[in-house]
Amino acid sequence: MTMAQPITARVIDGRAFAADLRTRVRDEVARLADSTGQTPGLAVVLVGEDAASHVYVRNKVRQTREAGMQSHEHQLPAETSQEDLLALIARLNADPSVHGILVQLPLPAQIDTHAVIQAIDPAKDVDGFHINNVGLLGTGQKALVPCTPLGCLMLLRAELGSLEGRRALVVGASNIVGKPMAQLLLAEKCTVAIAHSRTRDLEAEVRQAEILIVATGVPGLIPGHWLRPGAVVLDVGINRVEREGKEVLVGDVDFASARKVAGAITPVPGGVGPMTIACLLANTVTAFARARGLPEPAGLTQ
Ligand SMILES: NC(=O)C1=CN([C@@H]2O[C@H](COP(=O)(O)OP(=O)(O)OC[C@H]3O[C@@H](n4cnc5c(N)ncnc54)[C@H](OP(=O)(O)O)[C@@H]3O)[C@@H](O)[C@H]2O)C=CC1
Ligand SMILES: Nc1nc(=O)c2c([nH]1)NC[C@@H]1CN(c3ccc(C(=O)N[C@@H](CCC(=O)O)C(=O)O)cc3)C=[N+]21
Ligand SMILES: [Mg+2]
Repeated sequence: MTMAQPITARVIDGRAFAADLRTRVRDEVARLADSTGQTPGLAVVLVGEDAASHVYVRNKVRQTREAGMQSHEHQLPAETSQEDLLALIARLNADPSVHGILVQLPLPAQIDTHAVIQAIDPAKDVDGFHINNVGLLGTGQKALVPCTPLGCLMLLRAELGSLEGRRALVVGASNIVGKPMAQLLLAEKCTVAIAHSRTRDLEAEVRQAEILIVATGVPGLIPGHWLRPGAVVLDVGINRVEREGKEVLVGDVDFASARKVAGAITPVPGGVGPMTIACLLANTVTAFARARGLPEPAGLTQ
């Protein structure tokens, strides 16, 4: 008797990829320190008490130091005024030992997020959120590229080689993940669609995708039976949910069912998340090299 064998997806090891990228960043930092006598510096600004943000920021600080770079940490109280935050950004913009600035989002309600992002020197905008960088990416010019989409692109290239001509679907249209992800895939010559909360038939869109990137914040939104068999699935979602009385982290894709249909898939945790932080370090090195007019370190950006 013959039975249809379910495909079992390759599980993409984002932690291992990120560790490899951080090694290349560390080597680059050492080389730059030899040639310039200076090391890249990253300033991370955190406003308020959000517990998850504190965890990410701690990880960023530790990994920045492990890569041989300077970490400048600024923790401000939740009631910080916009004026005070803008004054700090002005100081960081003017500080020659700071090459990258990250303001952790979301910001408290009294602060105008767009105004804060636009106040960052675009050359130090290692998140790639400033409209100058958004515009450069959208017009095919050299930009600082948002870390999560950049990490996803690196994983896709490692998995697939050329992305040319492939049908890609990005689920989620945020400024920090979905939209820049779609721009990067377009630049790779994918055929790109973007789905969002008003997409009429998400299942039908998902079924077409050879490359599927999901960033919605809706736990388990995509079940395995929606997928095109063999698809490469990158799950950006980070959701804290309760399972059997314990708090666990899950993605936006139902991993257990999806791994039986996909060709390759990232887990949560251990998939896209670690690549985001590694790409932040890579962007800081890129910003440092550009600020000094040095040749671009290879393999650290788009
Ligand atoms: N791994 C990592 O490194 C990172 C992970 N994240 C995680 O990724 C997720 C998304 O983050 P972010 O992009 O900031 O989220 P946002 O909340 O800014 O955007 C969510 C997007 O998903 C869409 N969406 C919401 N519900 C649905 C639905 N039912 N069907 C289809 N689309 C839907 C929204 O549509 P609409 O536009 O219509 O509102 C919106 O475009 C979160 O879980 C976040 O924690 C974020 C950054 C980095
Ligand atoms: N200005 C700004 N830039 C950001 O890039 C930014 C931000 N604000 N605000 C919040 C989101 C979210 N984000 C994550 C980064 C790493 C992990 C990560 O490393 N996750 C681990 C798990 C971590 C855990 O256990 O909580 C993993 O997926 O394996 C997750 C999420 C960056 N963001
Ligand atoms: Mg980012």
